Amino acid sequence: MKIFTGEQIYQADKFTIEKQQITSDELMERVAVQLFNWLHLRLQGAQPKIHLFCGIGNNGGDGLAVARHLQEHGYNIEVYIVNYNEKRTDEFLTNLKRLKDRNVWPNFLSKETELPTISREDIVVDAIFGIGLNRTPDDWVASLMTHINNSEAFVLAVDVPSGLFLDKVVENPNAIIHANHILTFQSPKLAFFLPQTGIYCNQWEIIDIGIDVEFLTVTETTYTLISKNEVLQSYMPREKFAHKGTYGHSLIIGGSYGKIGATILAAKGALNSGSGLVSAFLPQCGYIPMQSAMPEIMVQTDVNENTITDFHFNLEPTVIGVGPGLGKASETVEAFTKFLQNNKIPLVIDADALNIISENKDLLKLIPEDSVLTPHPKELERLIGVWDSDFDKLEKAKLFSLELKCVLVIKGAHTIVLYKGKGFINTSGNPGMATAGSGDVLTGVITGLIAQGYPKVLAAIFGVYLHGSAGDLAVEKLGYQSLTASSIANTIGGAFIELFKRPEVPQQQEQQQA
Ligand SMILES: NC(=O)C1=CN([C@@H]2O[C@H](COP(=O)(O)OP(=O)(O)OC[C@H]3O[C@@H](n4cnc5c(N)ncnc54)[C@H](OP(=O)(O)O)[C@@H]3O)[C@@H](O)[C@H]2O)[C@H](O)CC1
Ligand SMILES: [K+]
Repeated sequence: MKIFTGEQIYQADKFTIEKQQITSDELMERVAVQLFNWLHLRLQGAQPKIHLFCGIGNNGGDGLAVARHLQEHGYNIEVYIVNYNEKRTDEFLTNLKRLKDRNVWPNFLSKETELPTISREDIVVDAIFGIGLNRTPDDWVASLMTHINNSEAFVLAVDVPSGLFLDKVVENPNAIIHANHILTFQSPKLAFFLPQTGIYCNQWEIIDIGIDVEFLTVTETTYTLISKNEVLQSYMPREKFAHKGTYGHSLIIGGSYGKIGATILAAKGALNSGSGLVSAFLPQCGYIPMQSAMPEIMVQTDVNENTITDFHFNLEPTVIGVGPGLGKASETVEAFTKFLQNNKIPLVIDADALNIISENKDLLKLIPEDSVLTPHPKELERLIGVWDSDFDKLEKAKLFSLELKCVLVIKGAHTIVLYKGKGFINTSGNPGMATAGSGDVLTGVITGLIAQGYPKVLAAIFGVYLHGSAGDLAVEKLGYQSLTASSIANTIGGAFIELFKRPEVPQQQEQQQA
C-alpha cells in the first residue's frame, strides 16, 4: 500500500474533486458518513458521552460533520471549537452553520476558557488538527491535549492524532493527542511507523474516502507499506520438475568460540526459507555443534579452532550470508578484508561483518553492488553516524544505500528496507521478536531467498515479512516472553502456508454464499 506525503494528499483531493466533479464539501461529507458509520456500528445504541474537539480547518470540519450525524441519530454529544486560529476554512464554516441550524451550539475554547470535564467512560473524537499542522501548537492548546490524554477516555483520532507532523517529530511532547484508534483517510502516514512518532498512534485503520483510482495508481510514492498482498506478488512457486540444485546454494559464514549458535540459527533460516542446499563455513569449534544441530547442513571449517582466519572454502555458493557470531578478532578482520577484495558472490552482510566494516570504512567500497546489509539500530549508527530524529535517520540511511548501491534493511518494530531511494515498511512481527538471535534467523532467510533466485531487494522485503509473520505465528503458542529465535526459524514454513490462507468467513455469511 502506498504511503502518500501531505503534499500528495492535497493533490489527491484536488484531482478527485475535479475528476469526479464533486465539491470539497461533498468529499468532506463522504468522510463524515464513514466516520459516523464506524462509530455507530460499534456503539450499537450505547449512549456514552461523546466529546468532539474540532479545530478551525478541514480536520475540524470533519469533526463538525460527524457531530451532526451523531446528533441526528440521538447520540449524547458535546461539541467544542478549539479556537487556535483566526482563520476558518469554507468547509468548516459550512458545517458549523449546519450544526447551528440544528440547534447544536458548540463551546468555543480559547486561552481563557476552562478545561471541560471528561470522564474515563466518555469518548473523545479528536478533530483539532489534521495534516495541516505546520508548527507546534500554542501552550494552551497543549494543555487541552494533555487534559484529554489524562482523562483516560477512549480517543478516536480523525485522520491523524492532533499534534502529529507528517514529516518531523514533535517538539513539545505535551502538544500531541495520544490516540487509542486512528481513522486515517485513504492511506496510512509514514509517522505511524517510526518509533518516535508511532508511540502516539496505537492502532490505525484506513477509511476509504473514494480518492480517484487513477491518482492512486499513477502517483509514485517514496514509501510503501508491505503486508501479505504485496509480498504474495513476489512469491515464486516450487516447480514440479525442480531438484535441489534449482533452489541454489546458501553459504553461511560466521561463528567464533561461544557464538556458534548464531550460525546455526542463520543456517536454519536459510534452509527453512527454501534454499536447495545450505553450507556453513565456521572455525573448527563450530563443526560438531553445527553437524549435531542440523544434519541437513554441510560444514567446512577454518584452520583455526576459535575464530575464522581465512575465508577459504571449496564450493561455489549462489549467495553468502556473512557475519552472525563472527567476532572481530584481528585475524578475522584481516581475513574478511582479503575475502572482500576477491569476492564476486552476492552477499548478505550482518552483525560483526557490519561492525568490522564500520570500523574500517575503506571496506565499504569493496561491498558488491546490490548486497543486502541488515543492521540493527546500533549497527546502523556505526555505519551512517548519529541522527537527529527518525526522519533524519531515514534520509541518511537512504543516502547511504544510494551511494553504496545496496539494499539496506533497517531492523526495528517496523523494519524498513531501503533501495534506490525507495522504502518498504514491514507490517508483520511483534515485540516478542526483540530476542537474542532473531536477527541471525533473518539473515538466513534473506540469504535462502536470494539462493532461490529472488531479486535481492525482493528477497529482503519478502524475508523481513516472512520472518515477522513466523514470529506472529509462534507467539500465539509461546507468548511474548518465551518467543525464541529458534521458534521463529522453525515457524518459517508456517509463515509460507499463512500466505495462502484466506480470511475466515463468518458462519452466517458462509451459509448465504452456499
Ligand atoms: N484526502 C484527504 O485526506 C482529505 C482530508 N480532509 C481533512 O482535511 C484535513 C486537513 O485540513 P486542513 O484545513 O488543510 O488542515 P488542518 O485542519 O489540519 O489545520 C488547519 C489550519 O491550522 C493552521 N495551523 C497549522 N498549525 C497550527 C498551529 N500550530 N497553531 C495554529 N494554527 C495552525 C494551518 O493554517 P495556517 O495558514 O495558519 O498555517 C492549517 O491550515 C485532513 O487532516 C482531513 O481531516 C478533508 O476532509 C477531505 C479530504
Ligand atoms: K485529528
